[in-house]
Amino acid sequence: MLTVALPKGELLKHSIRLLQSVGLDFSAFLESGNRQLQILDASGQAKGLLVRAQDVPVYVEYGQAQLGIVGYDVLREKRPQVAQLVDLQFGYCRMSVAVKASSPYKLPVDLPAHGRVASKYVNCAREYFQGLDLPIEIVPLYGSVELGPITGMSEAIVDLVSTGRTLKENGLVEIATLYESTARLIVHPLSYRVNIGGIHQLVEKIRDSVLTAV
Ligand SMILES: Nc1ncnc2c1ncn2[C@@H]1O[C@H](COP(=O)(O)OP(=O)(O)OP(=O)(O)O)[C@@H](O)[C@H]1O
Ligand SMILES: O=P(O)(O)OC[C@H]1O[C@H](OP(=O)(O)OP(=O)(O)O)[C@H](O)[C@@H]1O
Repeated sequence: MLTVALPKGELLKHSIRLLQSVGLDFSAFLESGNRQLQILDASGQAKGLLVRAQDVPVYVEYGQAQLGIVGYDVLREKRPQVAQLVDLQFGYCRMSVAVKASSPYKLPVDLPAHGRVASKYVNCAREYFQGLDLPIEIVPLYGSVELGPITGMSEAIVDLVSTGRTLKENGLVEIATLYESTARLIVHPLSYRVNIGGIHQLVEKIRDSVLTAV
């Protein structure tokens, strides 16, 4: 039986809708009051694991799930040993550098050498500033990173922007985009190579469903 790792949070509803379109029903994960982290799909064909978005590639890399749905941002940050097979076209956001609207920094290269940048995405941030040859201290945070510049702890942040509302409501502006992100279908490479549990057919169904939805 195939196991699918599903991300809690922002991508969950859309992921469940996509899997429903190919005959796998994990909608029980959306029922309020349901605390189960592992369920069988309604037809008994597959198992679903409900995990934190950043942990989806871990389950797939270790082969406990043969398939997973995760943001491209997480794949860029963690660089797991998984195969990225389909761009699912939902969960659009971009990884951006942002500063206080009132700050003098109009571009990342304007930031002071040895200045600080707060981020949940420390590897993406480090790689980006190294590429600019700018010695920046990355301050790792787990959330609400917008508070970095607001409190004066950092000059800038590297974070996801979707609608831009969070930045606006906190007096911040984007000054650069590192990359754009959407949800991706990832698979455990060995399981895919040996077509375990008919994984090829399921991936093709998902690919078709995405193409039809666009
Ligand atoms: N505001 C957003 N709009 C659209 N997609 C987003 C947004 N924020 C994040 N995403 C996408 O959804 C994924 C999961 O984000 P979510 O906010 O649910 O979890 P998280 O904050 O990264 O994880 P956790 O809550 O476990 O710390 C992200 O990796 C990204 O691909
Ligand atoms: O551009 P917007 O549509 O406003 O979305 C962007 C916000 O969404 C994410 O936060 P999340 O909700 O994951 O909370 P977090 O602070 O815990 O990361 C991201 O970190 C931004 O704060």
